[in-house]
Amino acid sequence: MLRHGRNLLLANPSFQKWAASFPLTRLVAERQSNALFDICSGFVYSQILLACVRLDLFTKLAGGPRPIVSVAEDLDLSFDATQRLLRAATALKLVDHLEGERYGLGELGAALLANPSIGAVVEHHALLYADLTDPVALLRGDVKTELSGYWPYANRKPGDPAPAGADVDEAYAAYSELMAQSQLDIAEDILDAFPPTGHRRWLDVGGGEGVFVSVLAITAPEVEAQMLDLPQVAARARAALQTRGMLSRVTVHEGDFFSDSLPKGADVLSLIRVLHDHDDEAARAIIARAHDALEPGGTLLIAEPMGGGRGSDRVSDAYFNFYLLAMGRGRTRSVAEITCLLEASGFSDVRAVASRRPMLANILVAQRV
Ligand SMILES: C[S@@+](CC[C@H](N)C(=O)[O-])C[C@H]1O[C@@H](n2cnc3c(N)ncnc32)[C@H](O)[C@@H]1O
Repeated sequence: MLRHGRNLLLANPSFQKWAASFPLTRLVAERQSNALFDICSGFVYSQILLACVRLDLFTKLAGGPRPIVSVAEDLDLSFDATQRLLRAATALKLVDHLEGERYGLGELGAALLANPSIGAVVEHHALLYADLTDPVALLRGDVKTELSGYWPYANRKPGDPAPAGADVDEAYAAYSELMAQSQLDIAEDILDAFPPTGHRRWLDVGGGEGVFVSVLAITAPEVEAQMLDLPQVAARARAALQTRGMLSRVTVHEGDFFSDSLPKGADVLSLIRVLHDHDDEAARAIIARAHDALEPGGTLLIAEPMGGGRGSDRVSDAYFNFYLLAMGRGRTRSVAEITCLLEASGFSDVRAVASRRPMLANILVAQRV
């Protein structure tokens, strides 16, 4: 109530004018203006980053600081355009401006160079931003989005036949590669937070190209590592596991968690970045399959970005929620919402496990009753 009253006052233009001139409130008014400016300029910042990635600027600065002329020649841009880009990138800590008008890698540019998966995500965002051009039309469901084509399973209802064809195979390949690039960090975070030792068999459902099961098999060779995904993705997982020399150490099942039962016998079953792709009815169906597959006392582990409740988490409630809106299905849920879904489906003792990078994934575990 107090908060509501404060916000009404803040929305009043005469109050804003007074607050901006009164020394004690000026600082608060400035902080709010800066925060609002930051939100509205976010798109520009991300496009500057996209330009850097497309021009491969960070690789070009990796050998050491360079003068503008030399960078301009390499980027095939005019001197003025290069200077503009370098100054913008400096402001965003992507690049460092050094003495003698030379530019080198900034701390964020260096971090991006060390994590090529971030570059792939930056490039992928071109699709998302095209879909967000008219956010109100998107909210009304009036837009045929690019992202819904990118995720071929996004428009399928439970029980629909799997889409097929060369272009669908290409779509499976594109998203599976993108996911695989970021799955290594998540896999390590999960296995640090929930050590697999003492378990017998772990089934990763919606396991993508098998990065998680590979890390699991290396971390805990005594645990039988299994995964399941749609046939096209399972085939890609087998090929990727073969290349990594891991195929003999994991079992890859193919299946559809809406129309097929999940393999039984695992005492841990994980859903990593799977549930948020689905609306509540479908999420309940997936959890019910997990329940059928696990023995009483078995563990279900869910890892994905989760909201803080009451729309309070930037990454989950703002970013991922609009990403999923553009994808055409699913939503992020708070820990409390997922807990409700789990308890209603025969799981108990739901508890959060601290994750190193909750921005990538929060972790919940529950016991099958
Ligand atoms: C967002 S990706 C996450 C992949 C992986 N767990 C990760 O974190 O990188 C969702 C995964 O669920 C799989 N999937 C979607 N619908 C499925 C279905 N009906 N049956 C089985 N797997 C499905 C997708 O193919 C994809 O690999």
